[in-house]
Amino acid sequence: MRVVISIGGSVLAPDLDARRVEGHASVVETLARDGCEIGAVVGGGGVARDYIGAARDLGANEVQLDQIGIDVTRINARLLIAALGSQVDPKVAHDYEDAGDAIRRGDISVMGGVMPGQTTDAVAAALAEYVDADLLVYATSVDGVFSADPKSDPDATKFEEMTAAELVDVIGDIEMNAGSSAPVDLLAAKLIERAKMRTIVLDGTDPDRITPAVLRGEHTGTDIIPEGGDEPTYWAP
Ligand SMILES: Nc1ncnc2c1ncn2[C@@H]1O[C@H](COP(=O)(O)OP(=O)(O)O)[C@@H](O)[C@H]1O
Ligand SMILES: O=c1ccn([C@@H]2O[C@H](COP(=O)(O)OP(=O)(O)O)[C@@H](O)[C@H]2O)c(=O)[nH]1
Repeated sequence: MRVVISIGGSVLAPDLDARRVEGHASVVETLARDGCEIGAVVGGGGVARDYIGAARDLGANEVQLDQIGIDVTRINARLLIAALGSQVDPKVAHDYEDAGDAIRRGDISVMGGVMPGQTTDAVAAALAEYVDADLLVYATSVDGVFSADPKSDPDATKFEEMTAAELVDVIGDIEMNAGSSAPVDLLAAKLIERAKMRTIVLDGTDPDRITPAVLRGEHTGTDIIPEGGDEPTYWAP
């Protein structure tokens, strides 16, 4: 089974904590040992937002801020690589071909951002499509996609299941400034829709929630069901 796991900066690196990074690396290694081929894409987290905030105060434009964000995601990718064992490609992949080559060789590949105007959510969706992944998992700071931002709307309700077209509708109004927050960004949602990619959005604060979701489809987040896609298949016996 080929899986792309997007580890949001909010769960991997809200601040710098080696133990937290180790926890995520351990989950990725366990899945790889179980026979999964893995591409991991990591976000920028609190450090990226701090840098973006400071540079915005200094007058940087949004593309320059995105470039700062990308640099930080790649530093976080290096952290995850440092925590992974010998099965990882030691280079941060800067494009989908390099990541795809590493995955086909049997290595775990780790990416950060690639270009301004998007977030690592879109990188993960494009990588999943490029390597023809069976599953795309977003480990983020909220347990799924809600009808509105659950942090600001107490009446927001969670979708246990939704189509990619519904996902596009729900997140379409969220701002796309450098450093903005969304469970999945709009470009990612459109890529998921066109690739008919089976996708799970879940709370990855505790990385151990990722393993049962990947192996058995067990989670409490949101399943994004491809219209016209394949029936889910699970790896675990
Ligand atoms: N419709 C929504 N459903 C779920 N979360 C939402 C929604 N709209 C906004 N959010 C916000 O998106 C945030 C997740 O984005 P973020 O913290 O940037 O995660 P990541 O680091 O994984 O990219 C949540 O904290 C939540 O407040
Ligand atoms: O391909 C990319 C990936 C990231 N970013 C920038 O880097 C920031 C941090 O990345 P991301 O939002 O994925 O991190 P997270 O929300 O997971 O902390 C984003 O807000 C963008 O400004 C970008 O411009 N292009």
